[in-house]
Amino acid sequence: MPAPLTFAVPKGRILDEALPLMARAGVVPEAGFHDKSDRRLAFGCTSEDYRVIRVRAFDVATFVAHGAAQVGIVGSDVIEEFDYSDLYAPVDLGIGRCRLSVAEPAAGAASIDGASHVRVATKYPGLTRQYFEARGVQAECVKLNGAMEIAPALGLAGRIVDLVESGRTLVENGLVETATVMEVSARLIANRAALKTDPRVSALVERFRELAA
Ligand SMILES: Nc1ncnc2c1ncn2[C@@H]1O[C@H](COP(=O)(O)OP(=O)(O)OP(=O)(O)O)[C@@H](O)[C@H]1O
Ligand SMILES: O=P(O)(O)OC[C@H]1O[C@H](OP(=O)(O)OP(=O)(O)O)[C@H](O)[C@@H]1O
Repeated sequence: MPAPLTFAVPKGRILDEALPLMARAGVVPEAGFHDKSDRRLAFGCTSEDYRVIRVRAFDVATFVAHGAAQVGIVGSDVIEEFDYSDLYAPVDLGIGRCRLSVAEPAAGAASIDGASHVRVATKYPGLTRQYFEARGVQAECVKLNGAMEIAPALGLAGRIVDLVESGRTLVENGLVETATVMEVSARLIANRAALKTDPRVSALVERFRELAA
């Protein structure tokens, strides 16, 4: 019996939408997975072919890119930010839909921004620099891991690049969306080497492809 395939999922909001899809593909974590008091990070599945690990969204991509997990589910924002060559993202699952946007204070951008230079608070420095560079603007990024929306009011940065779904978080923090960097949805990802060598990985990719069609 080969070792189980390791399937990495983010621990937050994508999970609720991902679990029914995973179940239809035959990946069903054991009961303890749903128990918030259970401190384990790896869980067996009803099929011995799989085990599921629950990690931070950015770490899902890292585990799969390095082959420590063979398969995973993660937002296209994370995939694009890392741009790992060993990561294959063949299936758009149509869940976790939102957009990555530039936003600034409704009252006008802070004076720390110049004509060809902006200071941006973001969890996505790679995508942010790329976006502004393509428009001839140099972006100095201040890396934050959450709550970006508070940064302009406190003078940390003139604008932010963050995820927007309903737009409520922006409005409630006095910000307006000024541009879309990319549309985002969750993808099934696989490690390229594992896809070539383990038929269970390609079979799983095909199953998800059929489910998403
Ligand atoms: N408001 C939103 N609406 C829809 N999808 C979102 C929203 N915010 C984030 N996402 C998607 O969900 C992903 C984050 O997934 P999730 O919240 O499950 O992970 P997490 O591990 O809890 O994240 P973190 O590491 O930020 O705590 C983002 O990368 C993005 O693709
Ligand atoms: O447009 P909205 O519908 O208001 O959604 C956008 C918010 O959702 C995400 O945060 P999340 O709730 O995941 O918390 P986080 O700051 O911990 O990432 C994102 O970072 C925004 O803050």
